Amino acid sequence: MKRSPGNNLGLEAVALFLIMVLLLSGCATDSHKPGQQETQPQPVIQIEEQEEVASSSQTQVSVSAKPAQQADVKMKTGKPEPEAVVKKQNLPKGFVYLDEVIPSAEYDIRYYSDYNFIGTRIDGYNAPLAIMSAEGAKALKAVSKDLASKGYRLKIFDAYRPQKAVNHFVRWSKDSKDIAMKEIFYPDVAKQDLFKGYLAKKSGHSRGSTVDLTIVSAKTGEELDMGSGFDFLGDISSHGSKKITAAQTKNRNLLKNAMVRQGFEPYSKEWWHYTLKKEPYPKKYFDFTVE
Ligand SMILES: C[C@@H](N)C(=O)N[C@H](C)C(=O)O
Ligand SMILES: [Zn+2]
Repeated sequence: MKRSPGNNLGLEAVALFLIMVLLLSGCATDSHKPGQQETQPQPVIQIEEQEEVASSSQTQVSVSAKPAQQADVKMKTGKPEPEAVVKKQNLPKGFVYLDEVIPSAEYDIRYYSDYNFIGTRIDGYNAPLAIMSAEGAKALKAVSKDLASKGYRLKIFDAYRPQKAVNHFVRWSKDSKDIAMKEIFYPDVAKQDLFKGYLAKKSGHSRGSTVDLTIVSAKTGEELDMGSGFDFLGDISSHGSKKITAAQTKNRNLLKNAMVRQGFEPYSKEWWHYTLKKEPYPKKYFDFTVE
């Protein structure tokens, strides 16, 4: 087949184009030789690094934070950003939010979470907040100051507890099949016996001047070893238990003495539970929601 001049010109142009492509691609591979460092970071790599940091921190940080902020928070503090809590501010007269009176304390409101002896959020806890009578809060602030001078801070698990929460406990106790948290919180006590001392159908907490708490080191933030955890419903949690070490007894006594000095009364079966002796509402069981 004869080729026209026009065809020849076309072939030459294609050959020239191919040569140029080959030359250019040769230059590109040269700049990625092993061991050779790039002087300019590649934008693609930067994005991948950012995504990596953000996603690895996601499990540790509250869901309300955006990924980029999460990474930032983790790098600056090493701790996840606490969940933002909006207060309804409609407390009955005579009650206060504890975090406003004792901002130095830690708040781990277990009945708002599902890490408690039932395993779900408890009725009446719409926010992870601790509420108390003004008198109870004032006395607790004095406890906090006393312990601060010794290098400790308070950690609050529960304070005012609405009657509807107590009713939830009662309802749950009647379902013998629901023992999801037995191994962790009451391995040695039959569920139907929990109301024989470990739980109350009418609780001091609903009167507003009872608090469940422990002590943490101000330096490390670690809880003091009390020999059993909060809400471990069993023998070992009693004051004077022989099942714990001398150091654990000393820690329980540190809390007990500080609380008693400010007018609180301990509860024999639970080292973490204290009621203000001169409580302002000794006969009233409140039912307003924690929010
Ligand atoms: C459940 C525990 N935290 C508690 O507070 N127990 C006492 C007896 C109560 O229910 O008042
Ligand atoms: Zn209690």
